[in-house]
Amino acid sequence: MSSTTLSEAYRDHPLSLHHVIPLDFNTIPTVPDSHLWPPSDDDFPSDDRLSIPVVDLMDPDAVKLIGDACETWGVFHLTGHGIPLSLLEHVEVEGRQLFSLPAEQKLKALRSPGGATGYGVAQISPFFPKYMWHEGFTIMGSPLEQAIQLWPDDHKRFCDVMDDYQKQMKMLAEKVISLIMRSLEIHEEMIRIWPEPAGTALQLNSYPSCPDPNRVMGLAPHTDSLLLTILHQSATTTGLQIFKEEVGWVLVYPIHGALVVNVGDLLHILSNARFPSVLHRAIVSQSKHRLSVAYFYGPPPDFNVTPLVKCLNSDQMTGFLSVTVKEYISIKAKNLEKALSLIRI
Ligand SMILES: C=C1C[C@]23C[C@@]1(O)CC[C@H]2[C@@]12CCC[C@@](C)(C(=O)O1)[C@H]2[C@@H]3C(=O)O
Ligand SMILES: O=C(O)CCC(=O)C(=O)O
Ligand SMILES: [Fe+2]
Repeated sequence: MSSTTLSEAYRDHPLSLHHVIPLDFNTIPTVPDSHLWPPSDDDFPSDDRLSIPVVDLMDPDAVKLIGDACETWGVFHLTGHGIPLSLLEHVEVEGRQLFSLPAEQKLKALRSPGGATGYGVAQISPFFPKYMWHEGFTIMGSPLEQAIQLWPDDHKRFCDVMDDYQKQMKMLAEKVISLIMRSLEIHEEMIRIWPEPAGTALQLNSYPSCPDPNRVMGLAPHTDSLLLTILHQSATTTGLQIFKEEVGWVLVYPIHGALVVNVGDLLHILSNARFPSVLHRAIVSQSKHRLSVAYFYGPPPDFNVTPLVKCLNSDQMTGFLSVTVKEYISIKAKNLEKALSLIRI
């Protein structure tokens, strides 16, 4: 049986070119109207003392702590994860080097309108009336093809760092998912419920400093589509905010060396909404260029996602239609935040 790759699953939803090319942020002195966002109703400041849970992967209670964090917040800081600090630093250095290239150089690795990988604006851009103060670079598997365009003679270090990072993130994502499954009392032998190859992607996000940061949006509010996202955010600037019901937008202050793990839509479905996918966004700074690196992990595109029996209510009611990963990506590409409600029963 031929299997679909994640980049093929995204290929069916081409974007028009003006929804791919970012602004040349280096040459723009003021914010153009195309990037000026109207104030939004939910922008009131939330309690600054509130913060997402911090879980140490080595904690003997990690299973319960992670389960509780996924249930109440849908996001947590992960420490004790074993990813070398030097690797986190290297991935950030390589990312900064990429985004500091001149615009015409970056455009050589532009994502094609029907493609999933390369340089460009966020894939969710067409759903919003204004552009974001953001440029991204998406990698699925080897970044070699694009890296050669960017640095014809000098791409090895970039590729090696991105390959190493993706390998380590995959192992970490699988470890965290196995703990999440255990928190649902799913036995060890049942934990690997999908085959290889997993559907994974690495997204480098760049948020240039902005002369008018309160009137732009770094990354518009969204939930991530796959099972789980592991985010490294640069320690020098805040930017990530998560939306908590009855509280509002909560800033996620970077903790040196910690990673941010958040629940995505497929885990929302698999857990029958016990672990809700978390709405989040990124704001930008007036003086600092912020970088984040997001690793997305999910089952293979042909895998059928359906609520786990362990997560059904006492009346055995399932809350969601069963969909393949590929079908869900397609529903999300057409409906964005309405996607989950469209498959709710
Ligand atoms: C696997 C993926 C998740 C993602 C779309 C992508 O193909 C690669 C980029 C990811 C990203 C990063 C920025 C926010 C986001 C919503 C987007 O537009 O592109 C996510 C996508 C997602 O989780 O749906
Ligand atoms: O930059 C951030 O903090 C958020 C990035 C993000 O949400 C994403 O890549 O999906
Ligand atoms: Fe996200």
